[in-house]
Amino acid sequence: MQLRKNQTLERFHEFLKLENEIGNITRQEAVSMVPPLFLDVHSDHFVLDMCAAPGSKTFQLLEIIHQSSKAGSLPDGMVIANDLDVQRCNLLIHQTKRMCTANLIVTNHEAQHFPGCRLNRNYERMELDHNIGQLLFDRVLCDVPCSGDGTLRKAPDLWRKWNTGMGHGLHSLQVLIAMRGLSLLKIGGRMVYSTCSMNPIENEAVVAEVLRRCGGSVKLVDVSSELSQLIRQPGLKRWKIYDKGTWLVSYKDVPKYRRSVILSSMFPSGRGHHDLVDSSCSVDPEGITNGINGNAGDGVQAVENPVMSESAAEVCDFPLEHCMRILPHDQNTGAFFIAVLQKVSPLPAITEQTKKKIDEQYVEPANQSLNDAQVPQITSPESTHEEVLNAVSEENVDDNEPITEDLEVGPVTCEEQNSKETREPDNVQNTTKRVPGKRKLQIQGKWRGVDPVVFFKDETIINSIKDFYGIDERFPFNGHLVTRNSDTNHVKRIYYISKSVKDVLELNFKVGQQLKITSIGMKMFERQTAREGSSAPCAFRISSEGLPLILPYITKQILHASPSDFKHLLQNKEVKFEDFTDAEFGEKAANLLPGCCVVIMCIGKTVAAESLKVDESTIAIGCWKGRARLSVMVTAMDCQELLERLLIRFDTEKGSSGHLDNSSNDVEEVQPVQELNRENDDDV
Ligand SMILES: C[S@@+](CC[C@H](N)C(=O)[O-])C[C@H]1O[C@@H](n2cnc3c(N)ncnc32)[C@H](O)[C@@H]1O
Repeated sequence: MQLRKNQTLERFHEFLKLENEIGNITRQEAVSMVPPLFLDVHSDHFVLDMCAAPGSKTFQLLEIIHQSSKAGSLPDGMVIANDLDVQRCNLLIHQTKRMCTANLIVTNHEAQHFPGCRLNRNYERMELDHNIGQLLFDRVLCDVPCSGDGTLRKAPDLWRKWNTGMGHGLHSLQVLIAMRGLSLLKIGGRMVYSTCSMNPIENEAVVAEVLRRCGGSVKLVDVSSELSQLIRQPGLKRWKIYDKGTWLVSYKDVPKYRRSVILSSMFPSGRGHHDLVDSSCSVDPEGITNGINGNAGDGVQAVENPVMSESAAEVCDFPLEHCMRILPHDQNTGAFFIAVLQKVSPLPAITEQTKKKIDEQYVEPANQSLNDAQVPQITSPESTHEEVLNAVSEENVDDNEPITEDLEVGPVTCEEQNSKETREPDNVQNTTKRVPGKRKLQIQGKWRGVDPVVFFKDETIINSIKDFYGIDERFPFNGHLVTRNSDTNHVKRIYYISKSVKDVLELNFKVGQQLKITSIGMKMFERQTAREGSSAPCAFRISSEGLPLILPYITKQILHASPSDFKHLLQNKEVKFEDFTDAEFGEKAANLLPGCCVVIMCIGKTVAAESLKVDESTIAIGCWKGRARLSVMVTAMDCQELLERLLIRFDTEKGSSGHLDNSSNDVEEVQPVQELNRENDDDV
């Protein structure tokens, strides 16, 4: 409360909010940024973020992929950000939109059934010279749903809500998601498993079970030398399970009636009742095993685990000390668990016995309220073998599911979709279903209620855009444009995708559209719908998102403004040609074709226009050239932020800088033509 009353802090808060909305600053709990750092992502990597929403880690991954890209070029890598929850996917799309990336696909699947997108072998032999035959990833981030006790400091509600059942209910799902991630990982690839919980059942037990199932094909990486300044504790090697008022040391202690909930894989040895009867399961009565009471051997000080202070307990044979526990008091953060896994060889074939065991072990997660965790209702079990995993994922889809005629269909726009994960019969491809008396239902391949993704190939429109903006031939258009509307005559928005995303999309078409795509690439062109737009030679304007990428290739409809005229434009949003300080600039603006144009701000006071080179530091905005004036086509918020930055940078007109026009908080991209169409506008 006190903080809010402090005016300086209040202003700082406003600044943070604005910069966050614009995309210059991302606010994130520091510890939550750690897992992507251990992924060792390179700009050419294909990365899968399995449980990605609301997208803070996806944003980080994209930043890493893009960090060394030059203006006008895209990295070779890409990110697929997946989440089960469609609303949270939308949040992720909003967050990542600020990245202006063509290298992102957002999907909406149960991570444990993420599609394999694998071409059949014959196809593979024919086509594989230049194309990818299966969707495999160099890096997988497995930031699974968890009980969230690591966030207790910032979510005090959890003190009341958290109970041991939450972790018990999530363990199997976490194992399944991790296994699916490993099956989609390339050999040699790295996967990071993380939770914001300190519960060993959701952490070390999951890692141990995954290592057990993978039988040597996956190793737990010792990353103690990476990010050496990060204080972390080693993973636990032994723990007990608390259930119904009792501490359970071993699976044999679990009463029969609880065995569908408390699984053998939750215990350090991972051994079931039968295995334990005559086994020599390692027990560490003194608690002297590496990493429990002393130094873990890698310079990291181990702390005593409170639930382990009593006598005998099972000890896990895997090197779980390589897992990392980040504790709140170590460096004043939230708590996080991180394990880094590397796939060293193909996952082992599953035996019938193992599959049966896994089937028996799978329990539906309890219906509890979890932090960040949307517990899904999964009915089909998963197994360890990659092909079985693929088969399960693909089988999980009921291709014969009838279309429900009375399905309530909302207005399906290019960015909206129905949250129901349902599929159409296989023969339905990119069509628009007419439901009698209802609005049209978009269909993405097999996925009903999801906008289709269609390659945009309308040569007339593409050529009109190329001609109008004089887009250099070197800019790759072919196969890089997509729309979200199966009716290509009424396309409103055209999205741009990178080569890597294009490859994945082509593969997805070949495998029968297994991916349920919520968002793809970035908006590059948008149809100008207002009256004046229809009379412009080109119906499509360049979107703010797409401008930085295409800017180096634009040769027409481009103006270079002095800093003072640029500022004038931002401040007034629309300026008559004769009102620019630089008369030559006004004249050039007047001579442009009507429609969208780009205004680049020149550095320095003089306009050495044509010789200017576009690079990462170039500041440019989209404008609309009307009959008598230029109008800015940037959101009010972006205008304000850009103006503030410029005022600081050039320190022009001292004294006036503090008073920017904040009257409009409109966050949508401005449709200047609509403004121009207002009644008292002499321009129209
Ligand atoms: C811990 S949060 C992820 C946070 C995210 N990685 C970030 O950094 O912003 C877990 C996410 O998993 C999603 N989720 C829950 N069950 C899932 C499942 N079976 N498959 C995919 N996502 C799931 C939830 O909707 C939630 O967004």
